[in-house]
Order: sequence, then structure tokens, then C-alpha cells
Amino acid sequence: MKNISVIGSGTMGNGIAHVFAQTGYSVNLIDISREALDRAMTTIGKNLDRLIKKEKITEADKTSTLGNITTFTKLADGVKDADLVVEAATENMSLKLDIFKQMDEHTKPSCILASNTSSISITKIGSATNRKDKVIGMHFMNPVPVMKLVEVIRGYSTSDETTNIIMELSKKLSKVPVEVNDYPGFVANRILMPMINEAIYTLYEGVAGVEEIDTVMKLGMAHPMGPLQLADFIGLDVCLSIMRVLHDGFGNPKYAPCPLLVNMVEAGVLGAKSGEGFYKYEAGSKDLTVSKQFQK
Ligand SMILES: CC(=O)CC(=O)SCCNC(=O)CCNC(=O)[C@H](O)C(C)(C)COP(=O)(O)OP(=O)(O)OC[C@H]1O[C@@H](n2cnc3c(N)ncnc32)[C@H](O)[C@@H]1OP(=O)(O)O
Ligand SMILES: NC(=O)C1=CN([C@@H]2O[C@H](COP(=O)(O)OP(=O)(O)OC[C@H]3O[C@@H](n4cnc5c(N)ncnc54)[C@H](OP(=O)(O)O)[C@@H]3O)[C@@H](O)[C@H]2O)C=CC1
Repeated sequence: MKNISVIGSGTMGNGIAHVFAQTGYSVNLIDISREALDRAMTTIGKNLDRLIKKEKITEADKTSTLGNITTFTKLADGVKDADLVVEAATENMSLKLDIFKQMDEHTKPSCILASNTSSISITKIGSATNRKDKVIGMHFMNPVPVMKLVEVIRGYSTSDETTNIIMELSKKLSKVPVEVNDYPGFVANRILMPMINEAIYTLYEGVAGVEEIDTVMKLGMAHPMGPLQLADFIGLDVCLSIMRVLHDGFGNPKYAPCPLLVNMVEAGVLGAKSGEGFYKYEAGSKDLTVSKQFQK
């Protein structure tokens, strides 16, 4: 396996492109938006600079990593030589079905088609292709260059061969793969997202404020980030999409998304990527200030 294409260059796509390129793979990074691609290359450059500062890599490593990445705005051009495509576009079922249909048309028949989806059925995504055995979930965690886990999700028809290739490839990226079956939210978000949703309900019901909720979970449970800060970090739109997949998939009211989460997403308040969520985010500042909306 030599050529990797990554579709979507947002929060996750840039990190996935980064780790493949740093491991020596040739990466085609594809997004519909040229600005998103430019932003992604700037982010990858900054994250490589962090590693240089910590003397983990050299300037020459940075140059070769960036040199391994080529950007494209047309899917057909970016995937034609791929041995593996990792789709990391917006968490939306119809969008993913359309992208997988296009991937199936424009890639070599031997190419494996993976999705970084947080929760959407790999079996359903596979149904948009004529190679269901080669469709798999390759779920990286955010921030991709730092987090060790890759959740590898087998769809109903995913072959042993495809699963083994992706398990071994994840190890080559210095990650730890864990194989799971294809049910809503898989394992990671079946457990994480109801906790985040419950933290939002706790705020919504006035049990405690933003900082208090996050402090309880950071100091009481040794979480590196409180659940509200983590929701901002993941993206509130992504959190809402995942809760909807759990709610629809299991039909159990315990997964109903908190109305406050729904309202925030409808208002375009999406967390760190939009500059505001439960906290305010200013470019270049590491300070965390609670959003005006939630100040006492
Ligand atoms: C929604 C889904 O489907 C699945 C998901 O991804 S759920 C989200 C999973 N992720 C988490 O739970 C993350 C929780 N948060 C954390 O682990 C930490 O807060 C964090 C790693 C993000 C930052 O850690 P921190 O100690 O506060 O900050 P900081 O000291 O600056 O960074 C720690 C390390 O991460 C690196 N880092 C931090 N943010 C980074 C980023 N965005 N990209 C690349 N590297 C980053 C730093 O360079 C630093 O590296 P070293 O250990 O080599 O020094
Ligand atoms: N955020 C997280 O913590 C995690 C997210 N995930 C999953 O990763 C995937 C990506 O999420 P995330 O990176 O957060 O999302 P972002 O919104 O940050 O990025 C998605 C990117 O995909 C682009 N895009 C939309 N449609 C297309 C298309 N047809 N072709 C190519 N690119 C397209 C978007 O462009 P535009 O902005 O112009 O629409 C945007 O640049 C989702 O499936 C999500 O569930 C998995 C693990 C963690």
C-alpha cells in the first residue's frame, strides 16, 4: 500500500493526512473547498512545528511530510491512483452515501474504502458501493496526531482480508487498533456521547455551571478535558449528529439529544471551530472563557 487519499480536510481530515504523510505515505487530500484545504495545510505545518520544538522531528522531516501531501478539489482526480481512501467529510448519511458511490466509480477495483465516521452504519455506507467486502470503518480520534486509538469497524460484509490490512496499517501509523462490530455509535461514541449529552442536560437543568461541570469531571474522574470543553473540541454539530444516530438506531429515549445542544447547533454555535460553544475561542489564545450565554 503506497497511495492514500483522504476526503474532507476539516478537524479530522488534516490530522489523518498528517499521520499518513509523516509515516511516509503519499497522500492526496481532497475537499470541495480550496480554503478548507489551505487551512488544513497551515494546521499540519503548525502541528509539525510543535514536534520540531519538542525535538521529536527535524525541519527536514517537516519538509518531507508536507511534500508527501497534494491537495485536490475534484474527488475523481484525487482518488484515481489510491490503494486506500479514508473518507472524513461532514457527518451526514446522504453525503457519505454520495461520496462512497463516487469513490466506487473512480478508484481502482482493489482500493479499500474506509470511513472515519463517528457513528453512521458502515454496512449502510457499504451498500452505496459494489465492493461491500472492501468497505470498513477506520475511526481515528481527535487530535489524530496525539491519540493512540483507531476503532476499526467491520460492516456486515467487510472481509477478513480488508480488516487485517486496516489493523496492520493502523499499527504502522504507531496507533493501537481495536476491532468492533457495526452498531450505532460503535463502542467509542456509544459510551462517550451519552456522557457529553448528560453533561449538557446537567447545564440545561441548572444543576451547575459550565466550569463547575467540567471541573467535577476533570478533577473527580481525571479526564483531560471536561465534557463541555470536549464537546466544543469535537464540534457540537458532530455531537448532535452522533446523538441522532444513537436515538434513531436504538429507538430508546435515553439517547434523545438535549434541546440546548439542538439550539446551539441551530444557532451556528459549533464549538472551537466556529469560535464559540460552551466557551469562547480566540485565535492564538489558550485561555478558556465561558461563553457570555452561560456566565452567571
Ligand atoms: C467524536 C469521535 O468520534 C471520537 C473522538 O475523537 S472523541 C475525542 C477524543 N479525544 C479526547 O478525548 C481528547 C481529550 N483531551 C486531551 O487528551 C488533551 O486535552 C489534549 C491532548 C487534546 C491536549 O493536551 P494538553 O495537555 O491540554 O495540551 P498540551 O500540553 O498542549 O498537549 C499535549 C500534547 O498533545 C499535542 N497536541 C495538543 N493538541 C494537538 C493538536 N490539536 N494536534 C496535534 N498535537 C496536539 C501537544 O503538542 C502535546 O504533545 P507532547 O505530549 O508531545 O508534548
Ligand atoms: N470532530 C471529531 O472530534 C471527530 C469527528 N469524526 C468524524 O470525522 C468526520 C469529519 O468530521 P470533522 O473533521 O469533525 O468535520 P469538519 O466539519 O471539521 O470537516 C468536514 C470537512 O469535509 C468537507 N466536505 C463536506 N462535503 C464534502 C465533500 N463532498 N467532499 C469533500 N469534502 C467535503 C467540509 O467542507 P465544508 O466545510 O466546505 O462543508 C469540511 O472541510 C465525520 O464523519 C465525523 O463524525 C471522527 C472522530 C472525531
